[in-house]
Amino acid sequence: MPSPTALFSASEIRDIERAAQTTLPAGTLMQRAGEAAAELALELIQSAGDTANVLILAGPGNNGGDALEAAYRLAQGSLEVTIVLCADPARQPLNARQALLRAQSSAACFVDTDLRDDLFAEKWDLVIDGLFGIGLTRAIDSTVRPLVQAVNVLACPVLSLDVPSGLDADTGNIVGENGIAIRASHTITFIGNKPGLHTAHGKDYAGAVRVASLDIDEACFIPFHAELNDVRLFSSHLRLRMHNSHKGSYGDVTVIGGARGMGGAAILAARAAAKSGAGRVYAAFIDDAPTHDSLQPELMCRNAVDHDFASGTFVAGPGLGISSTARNILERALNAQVPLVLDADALNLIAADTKLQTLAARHASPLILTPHPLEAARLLGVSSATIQDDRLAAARQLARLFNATIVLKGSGTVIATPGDNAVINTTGNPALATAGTGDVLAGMCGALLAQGWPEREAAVGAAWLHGHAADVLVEQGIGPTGLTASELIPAIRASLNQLINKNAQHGRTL
Ligand SMILES: NC(=O)C1=CN([C@@H]2O[C@H](COP(=O)(O)OP(=O)(O)OC[C@H]3O[C@@H](n4cnc5c(N)ncnc54)[C@H](O)[C@@H]3O)[C@@H](O)[C@H]2O)[C@@H](O)CC1
Ligand SMILES: Nc1ncnc2c1ncn2[C@@H]1O[C@H](COP(=O)(O)OP(=O)(O)O)[C@@H](O)[C@H]1O
Ligand SMILES: [K+]
Repeated sequence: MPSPTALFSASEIRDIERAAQTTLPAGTLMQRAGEAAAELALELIQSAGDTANVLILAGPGNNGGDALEAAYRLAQGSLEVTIVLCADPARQPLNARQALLRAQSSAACFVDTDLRDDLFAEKWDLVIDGLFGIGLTRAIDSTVRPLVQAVNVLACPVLSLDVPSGLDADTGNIVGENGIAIRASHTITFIGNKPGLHTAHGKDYAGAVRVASLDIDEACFIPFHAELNDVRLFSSHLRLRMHNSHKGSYGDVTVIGGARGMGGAAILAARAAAKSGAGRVYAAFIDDAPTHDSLQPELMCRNAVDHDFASGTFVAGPGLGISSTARNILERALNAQVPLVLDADALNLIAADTKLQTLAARHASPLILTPHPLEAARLLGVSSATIQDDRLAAARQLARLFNATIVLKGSGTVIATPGDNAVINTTGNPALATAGTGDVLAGMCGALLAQGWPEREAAVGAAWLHGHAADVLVEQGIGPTGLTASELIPAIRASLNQLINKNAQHGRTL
């Protein structure tokens, strides 16, 4: 069993499968997949009682085989199991054909796909989606499309096998132009977890994901190149403060931004840095600096041109604007060999200026870039749709290009560092889809760097805490609608302290 947070591409899953199959009787993995799926199905229909009505959709390939194996098992008891077979048995892969024979020998009832209207007039307690798995190569076509559309408006739970049919397991996008996919409430994914279930459209289509490793021998698992975010990835930096410490022990953060009309962005980033534990925080404004922040008077507000760039950690970009003053200040920050977080307009300025690109790529101190998809698109000279087509690939490409840690934001934020596994964040929700939350994230990255966290851990830890704080607030009814970036900041502080305390060993820092 690999790490529970490991993510595998479809081609890696096929390699593992091939290795496992050499030592197992034919059909074993499919039977195990069917068994695991049936087990979860029974959990999902528990409240419906022994006579629940289960509709099972089985496609033409091995995913359909998994569904037929699950059907065979579920039909052993008193459940009403109905199967829609969207396959020509003569063309099924051998194991799936065997599974079909078993399902045909059971009490399950097969219905014709043409009976669609009658079919969906019934009250189902659960739909199992075994139409397509990782073998889908083109958009779901017109024969199966109406079935998918009908399932997507049902109120009952929908359990997808391996991946929601129509979703790309690698990228979390819908397969093919004008494609369609099943919107599952639950997905049981086989052998290993898959990136596409957790980023782009993944979370909306896969629902709650469970991994069934099918008891595959550990030796068959190849090293993984991507993983889900987890506190373990940064827990060694969640340290209690030494009693004998002072503000200088926790670093200085300077936020560079806040051009006229966008002062709030710099303030949000600076407040987030202060509440994420930075010892001292400066807000360096491109245009006129306010004398102070009356809600957070401990921030030191000043004009960026007067600031000393020689030491400390810098967060450049929130509300920076793209004026020539902004550009020149950014160049100073890039030239200073200081830990640096680049966000928002700092990224836009760099995208438009080859000299700044070279400086960023040569920056010898820790460097974190926090683009949203459009900023990432500008940096790579492509469209934001191209970035979203493969978020992992885009983040990795940027990491290589800038030799930096990239935080590609959005649903399932991707963090990529050169030479290390890409990480997909697991926390957060659409409450964060509101102005200013990105400024908060940039400020947090700066604060963690200033406290000595390495760049990858700072990025991964900031993304996790940022999302977790939003999850806690939504649980309390503060969002998702109407959560503001300002409200996120104290919740981040609470999450950080909670994690540090949880991680402490008997009140000691180890
Ligand atoms: N091979 C194995 O040993 C195992 C495979 N497993 C399952 O097998 C799945 C992969 O199986 P397959 O490689 O057979 O692939 P799928 O079952 O995902 O789909 C492939 C089938 O769909 C057809 N197809 C592809 N795109 C189509 C489209 N747009 N419209 C109509 N038909 C289309 C292909 O011609 C092929 O018949 C996994 O996702 C998993 O569920 C599991 O049973 C574990 C073991
Ligand atoms: N649907 C979502 N699910 C999870 N996180 C989200 C979602 N939408 C936005 N976010 C997060 O909110 C933040 C928004 O940042 P950004 O787009 O830069 O906004 P701004 O520049 O207004 O601060 C990012 O951390 C992003 O990952
Ligand atoms: K499926």
